Amino acid sequence: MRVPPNAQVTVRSPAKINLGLSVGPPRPDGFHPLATVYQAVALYDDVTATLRDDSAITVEVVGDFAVDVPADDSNLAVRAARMLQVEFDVEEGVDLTIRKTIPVAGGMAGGSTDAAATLVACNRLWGLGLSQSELERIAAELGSDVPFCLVGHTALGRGRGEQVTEVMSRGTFHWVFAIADGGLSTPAVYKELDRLRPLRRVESPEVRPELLSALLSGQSAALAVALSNDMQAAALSLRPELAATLQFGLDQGALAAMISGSGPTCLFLSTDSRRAVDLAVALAESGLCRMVRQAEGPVPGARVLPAPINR
Ligand SMILES: C[C@@](CO)(OP(=O)(O)O)[C@H](O)COP(=O)(O)OP(=O)(O)OC[C@H]1O[C@@H](n2ccc(N)nc2=O)[C@H](O)[C@@H]1O
Ligand SMILES: Nc1ncnc2c1ncn2[C@@H]1O[C@H](COP(=O)(O)OP(=O)(O)O)[C@@H](O)[C@H]1O
Repeated sequence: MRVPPNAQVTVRSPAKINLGLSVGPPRPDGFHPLATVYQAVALYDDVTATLRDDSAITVEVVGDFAVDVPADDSNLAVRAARMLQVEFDVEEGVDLTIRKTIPVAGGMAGGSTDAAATLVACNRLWGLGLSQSELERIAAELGSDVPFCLVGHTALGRGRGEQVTEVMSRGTFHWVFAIADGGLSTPAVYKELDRLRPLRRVESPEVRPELLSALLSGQSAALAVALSNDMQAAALSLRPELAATLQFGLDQGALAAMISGSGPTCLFLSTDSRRAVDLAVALAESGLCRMVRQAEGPVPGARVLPAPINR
């Protein structure tokens, strides 16, 4: 059922981290079966969608990492808008502006979250009236991480990561991110993982029960020892210098240090926000990374922002 369209909509969408990332052997289609626990963290991209009378779809990228993002039809946000436009015979177009705060190719699902934000924005802009589950179906076609970016909070990802179910989590966790110079290509890191373990019998992916109980307890110390990432060895093999960044964070008192998803962003768990600030300052002064960010999790997925009040 169509609903009245809006002229402009802004959607805020979070970065993700993987608290557990267990990767099975490659499937016949080349994708790897996953058992992952995602968490959405309070680092956001904002996507503003403005209605066009003609059918064109344009994109402009502004903000911290704008130069690293393609501003053409390969942009995941453009692909998301086009997918909706084609599937639902939409005659209007859209101008998209992405305000980028999430590192690009950093293992934090920046492109995926822009795609999720665009689905939510265009659904409203074009008055399509699609339900959350319809949006999740379309999201899965755009990329394995996109459905989670719609849902947010803390969730289990199965299949290639696109089958998402919410996981109970208590309290708030305090994260610090060391953003590296340059990115890592996700397919290249999966390939490196396969190269590193060709002769090993690779088990089916599983979520560690201690991770789920740590989340239920809300205790950072319990979470710290339950974190795991099968992709870490592959990311470190491609970017060995990241090991020094991880070790530096541990030496500075982080409860845990790990590569975020396929990397190269390094994530650190802190006991509280004060210690997170101290760690962020130390990392920034270390010269080991391009930039440092601090964020709490979990937070919700892609959400429409209230329209500004014009007086
Ligand atoms: C590794 C993870 C962990 O959450 O994310 P990042 O850390 O890069 O953000 C994801 O699996 C990335 O998901 P996403 O970036 O959406 O991947 P897709 O667009 O679906 O696929 C890009 C490519 O990654 C590889 N791929 C992706 C997912 C998967 N389960 N197995 C794979 O082998 C395939 O080579 C695929 O062609
Ligand atoms: N809107 C977008 N934001 C970021 N990257 C994008 C976007 N659209 C396409 N890309 C491309 O997707 C690749 C992966 O980016 P990103 O999603 O940020 O990384 P990751 O898969 O590590 O989480 C980048 O190299 C970039 O060229």
